[in-house]
Amino acid sequence: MAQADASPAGAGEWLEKALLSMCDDDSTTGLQLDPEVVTSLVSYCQLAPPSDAGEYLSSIFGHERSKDVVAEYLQRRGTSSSNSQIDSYGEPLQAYVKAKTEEVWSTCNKKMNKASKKKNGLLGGEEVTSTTENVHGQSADITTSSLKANRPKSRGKKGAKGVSLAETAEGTILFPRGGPCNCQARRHKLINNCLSCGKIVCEQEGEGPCNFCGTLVLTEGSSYAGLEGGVLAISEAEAAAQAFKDRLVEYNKNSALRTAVIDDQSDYFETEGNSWISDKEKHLLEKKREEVEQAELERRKHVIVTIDLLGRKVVMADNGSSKEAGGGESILLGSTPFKDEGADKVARIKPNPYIAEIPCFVETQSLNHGGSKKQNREKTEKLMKSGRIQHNDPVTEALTSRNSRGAVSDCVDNSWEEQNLKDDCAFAADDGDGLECKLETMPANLRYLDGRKSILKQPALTTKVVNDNYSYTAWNSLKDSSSKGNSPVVFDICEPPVQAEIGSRQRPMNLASPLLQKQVDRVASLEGVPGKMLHPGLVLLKNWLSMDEQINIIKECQQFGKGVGGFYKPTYGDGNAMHLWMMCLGKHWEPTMSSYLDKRVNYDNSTPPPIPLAFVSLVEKALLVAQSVCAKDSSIRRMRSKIEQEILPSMRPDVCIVNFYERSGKLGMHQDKDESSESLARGAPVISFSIGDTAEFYYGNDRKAQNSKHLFLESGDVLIFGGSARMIYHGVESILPGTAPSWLTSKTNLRPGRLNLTFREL
Ligand SMILES: O=C(O)CCC(=O)C(=O)O
Ligand SMILES: [Fe+2]
Repeated sequence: MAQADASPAGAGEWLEKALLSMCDDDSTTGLQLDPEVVTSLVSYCQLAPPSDAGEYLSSIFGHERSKDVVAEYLQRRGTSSSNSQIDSYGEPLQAYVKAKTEEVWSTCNKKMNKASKKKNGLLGGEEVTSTTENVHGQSADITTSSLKANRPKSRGKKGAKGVSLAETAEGTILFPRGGPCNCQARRHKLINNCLSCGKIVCEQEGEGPCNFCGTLVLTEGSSYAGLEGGVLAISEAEAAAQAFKDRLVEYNKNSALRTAVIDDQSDYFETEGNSWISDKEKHLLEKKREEVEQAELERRKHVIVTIDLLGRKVVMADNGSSKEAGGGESILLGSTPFKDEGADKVARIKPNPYIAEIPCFVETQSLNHGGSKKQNREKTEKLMKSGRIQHNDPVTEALTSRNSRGAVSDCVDNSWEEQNLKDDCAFAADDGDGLECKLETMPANLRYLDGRKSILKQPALTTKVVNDNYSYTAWNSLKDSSSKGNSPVVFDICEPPVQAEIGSRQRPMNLASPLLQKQVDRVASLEGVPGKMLHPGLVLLKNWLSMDEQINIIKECQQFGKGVGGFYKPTYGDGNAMHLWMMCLGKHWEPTMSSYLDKRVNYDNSTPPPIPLAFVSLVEKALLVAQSVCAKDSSIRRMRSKIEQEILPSMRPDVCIVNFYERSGKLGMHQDKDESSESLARGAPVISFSIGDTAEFYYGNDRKAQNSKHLFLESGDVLIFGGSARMIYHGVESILPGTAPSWLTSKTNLRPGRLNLTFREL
């Protein structure tokens, strides 16, 4: 047994024949296996370990029926069913000889025919190499020779290809198609999924009915069973849809091509990565680029920017374009550029729109620049062009225009100032051509200011005479050439309030505020009392100034304030500005030196206007009342023996300092001690008038705020401190906005704020 061909290949052949012969006999096996299937089974068995092959065969054909075949087969494989387990591991990989499908078919068919015809002969006296019992117990002896005779011719053919197991595992080998395969298209290529049961059909199984459910499984675009060519007639709509789909699919396929970006950068503009230029060219281009960059850098470094705060203008000029020529780019801040005016005008500075009276010309040096007439004129013209000269009124415009001599005299009011102007201007005597000559005829708007020349637009000098006792008009007609000081900024205390201020003025007072409540209480306590001595020598006359007096004082101060020696913002010696507007009448109080002078040397060298007589008489009256209050005051009855003069001496004012506190105005704790030592020693009182918004006034024996007493000075109040109270420390902590009487503001247009006049004897 098994001597004939015990090689593994021989075992396969034997097995195939044995199985075919088993299948031949339908009645015994009950199996009608296709020869191709048998071939596949054999192939599998040959590839599998002997034990697996044995089990496989037993499970297909039944143990009883196949045990002989299995035993024989295993023996031929060089193992027995008992040790097949061990052998299965020790067995080396077997070479497999692939059978040609067609040949297998034909050979099997022939063999089957032959087998059926010569069945008995097979079992005859030829050399029997193996005996198997079929499933039904019938023995089927298969001789080696008969097997050899039935062996397909191809097997012996030269050139039969040896296939390794590895190749088999990769699925590169296809067994005859149609047989079942469960590789799930992992070993063989995918045909498709069965649309009915979902089985994954591989190439091994091929197109056709699904091996599981019988539904037709086809590849895409299959021509299986003559389906190609469209057996089914499709409607026009379907054809159109199909065409549309194809078009879309095609469109999608080539969209990348259609949207391709042609990048010129690398071809034309890039130097480094440009593949079209040589290294030498690259080097040259790089050098050129650096040069251009360097030049641009240099150009940017030389930008001239002129920031003109007064004119609210920033002028930028590139290197090379001169400022005087106005060649730069100009940015006007908050004002409209003179777009359609001449080049000269474009270069000019727009006047500050926020100041009441706009200076037309401000020059920090004498216009006589120390050179020839021509040089001076050229320099002046440069100033004009660069905007140092403001052109916002016809007078100055005429002055600064070369041929406007006549126009000047036409539009200027020949006031007292004309003559003085001629006297004072260093260049006024120059009757040459150009500016100098014109300035000669320019009367009203030119001032000589402490070494500076200034042309100012003057407020109208027509003062409405409110009361003959008041003296601005008199002062106006009396002023002489010695008092030609002037302020470049004019502050009008009676300017119409801006809308926001009107609103706040009408705002009702917040009586819940503790400060105001205190004020209300205090006013109530003083009701009906004309005056009260708060301290020996310190008297408050409540609401003492009449309405007319307050109105007239305001109007008078307004006129003085706008005129020569009018309101200005003083600065202390340390450079800090005071939080108020100030002007002095009679004498100038100089804040840096803390002394009284004849001229406002710290500002515009102006001579202070005199104290109006009406003011003086009001001061005298108030003092008398205050003295009587002191005498009557019960708290000092014990001092009755002293004459009133000792409590509150008389005084005749030499100076009136007029302060205007805007909303944020205040004045620190101080003593009024710049008056003469005699005056101070005598206790000559300071008399203070309050008009407009209420002030929170504080006073005490020292500077310390915590020791000070507070007092609310309302419009019309007069405070007198003299005698032993002359040197009290005092100050204004705050202004209570919107507290001025409405009748006062409506009659005078007084700005929000407080007007205060302090009269002193020097
Ligand atoms: O404004 C006031 O009430 C005080 C003014 C004052 O103290 C001063 O001018 O010296
Ligand atoms: Fe004071």
